[in-house]
Amino acid sequence: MAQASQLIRNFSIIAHIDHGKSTLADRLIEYTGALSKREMEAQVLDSMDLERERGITIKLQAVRLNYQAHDGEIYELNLIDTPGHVDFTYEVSRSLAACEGALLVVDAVQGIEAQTLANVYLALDNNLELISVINKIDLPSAEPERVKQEIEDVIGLDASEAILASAKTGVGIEEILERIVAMVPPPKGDDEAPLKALIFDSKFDAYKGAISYVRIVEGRVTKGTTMKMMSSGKTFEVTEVGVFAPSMRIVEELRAGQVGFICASIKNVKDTQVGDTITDADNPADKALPGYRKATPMVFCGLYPVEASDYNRLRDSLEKLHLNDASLIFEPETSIALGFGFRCGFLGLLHMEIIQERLEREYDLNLITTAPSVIYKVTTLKGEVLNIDNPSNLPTVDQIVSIEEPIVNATILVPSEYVGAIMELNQEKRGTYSAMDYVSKSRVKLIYELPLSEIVFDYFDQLKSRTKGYASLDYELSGYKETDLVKIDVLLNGEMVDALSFIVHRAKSYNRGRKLVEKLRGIIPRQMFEIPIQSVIGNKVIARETVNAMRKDVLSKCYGGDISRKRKLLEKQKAGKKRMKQVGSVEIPQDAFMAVLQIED
Ligand SMILES: Nc1nc2c(ncn2[C@@H]2O[C@H](COP(=O)(O)OP(=O)(O)OP(=O)(O)O)[C@@H](O)[C@H]2O)c(=O)[nH]1
Repeated sequence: MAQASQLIRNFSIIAHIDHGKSTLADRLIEYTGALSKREMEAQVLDSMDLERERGITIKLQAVRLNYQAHDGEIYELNLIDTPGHVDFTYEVSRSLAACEGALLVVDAVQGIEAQTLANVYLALDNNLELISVINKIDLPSAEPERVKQEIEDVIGLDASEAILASAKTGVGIEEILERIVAMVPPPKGDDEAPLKALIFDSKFDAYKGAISYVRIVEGRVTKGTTMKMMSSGKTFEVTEVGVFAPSMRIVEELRAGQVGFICASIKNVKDTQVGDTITDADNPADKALPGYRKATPMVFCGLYPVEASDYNRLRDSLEKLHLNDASLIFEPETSIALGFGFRCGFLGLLHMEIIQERLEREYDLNLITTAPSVIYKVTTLKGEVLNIDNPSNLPTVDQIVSIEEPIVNATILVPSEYVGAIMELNQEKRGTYSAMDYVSKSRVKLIYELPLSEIVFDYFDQLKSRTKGYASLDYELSGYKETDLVKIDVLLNGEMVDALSFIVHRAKSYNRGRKLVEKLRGIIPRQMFEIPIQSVIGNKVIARETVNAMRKDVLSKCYGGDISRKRKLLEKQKAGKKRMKQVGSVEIPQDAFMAVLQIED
């Protein structure tokens, strides 16, 4: 048996958002000379513009570092980046599965957060060797001893050997590299066994097609190999294999233990799904690697062009984004109020915001977005089970036997003085208490079951504002549960606006219906006539408000007839109107479609 090289180490970095993962990765790249300082663009691993701007990692990537250790050997260290957000937990689990070890990076001021904890569990599930790194020790408020204690108490890792580092000043970088070489086990796979390559990411390239980012677990792959996707059975001929050094470099062969990429003129990233196993069609492995599942969107919303003539452009843009992101799904949808658009499915709220922003920014589209919804499972009198991702498609009450909603298992980490506030919030959000643990003297871990729809609603904002930003949250889908839900519709000037309909628990329906019309009254601009706003359940009106008639005369501010000023004001008014949609006789601004998210219980 030809063992994978003893000089390879595959590792990843686990860290909460802002604890310094990208900065640390930069330092490691710089230290090992994979890039000279001059070549190095700030934060190589976060390559997308939007990522850099938001300061978060969305798409994972990999980089190979060559490091000459103190023992004199030159090691091949493959750093596999992971996205740092709860929406992408499955992707994180697959990139961790491609490694033998991980750096657990914890901010010396902030301590452990919920997301870190969730990813540590994923790493432990994958039997990874964990190396604790306490980062930002250069900060005057750093408390490394407290954080060490937290690592021991919360995670149960021996933190006495934790490396004290500063990704900013470079302290501890060499120690980290040495520790990786010493502690992370070399890969185990057999070079001569049938090929098994784990896809941990994929990317679309206009020239090369869909590129699979892989960890070779067993066997070898070269140009000319007929590769087979084990989930679908589809085969492709390999045109190139290579490594990330950190830019893509073609090599002869990738073999067991290595990390790199495979190109095979694949037209669609759908055929290179994260978690799938690539094998050799001529000498196939008998079993795929464990853990594959299809990415399932959890949050849906409608996207409509403000100008109907932009419809085709919106479709083309969604198709382009989909090329690189198989987890974004969309299908045409019509709304009586908004016309032709698309129902889009996302992994979570952040994923949704990113796509919206890219459509508007990179594709220059002006969009109306409807409030996000989850998927409800509705059993009808006819015995059908419908998956409803758009509230306006909910059958009428007399057709419904039951409605089930998605439930998540949520972990919240918070300083102990906020426990009361969190319990109160979770109560309001229909949460069911499961467990509570002290993770250190002053911090508590709470576990709750919560309806996903409540999280989509305004949970994050509430959590942050009620704990002054100190709480962190992680959740995963745990199942579906039958609930007493109703649909609220909104009538404007007597006409139903389907895009404003939403589904809510019956006990909250009156309150939310009333608050929504109050909110809409403030958002819908006054017009020449009076506009009644009503919220209804079935035929029953539960609340009503009126937008009084009045024409807002913007020119009244123009004293003295200064024409340039007048033009400016008119232009300003025109620009302000852009994000409005004429629905029947009423103009509705974008804000109105999100108003339901802004009401408090
Ligand atoms: N003082 C100090 N600041 C640091 C250190 N490491 C990172 N930072 C700063 O902390 C902030 C967050 O660092 P990032 O590296 O972007 O954090 P990240 O964990 O990669 O964040 P995501 O990409 O969202 O996962 C940046 O402003 C860094 O400059 C450190 O050792 N000391």
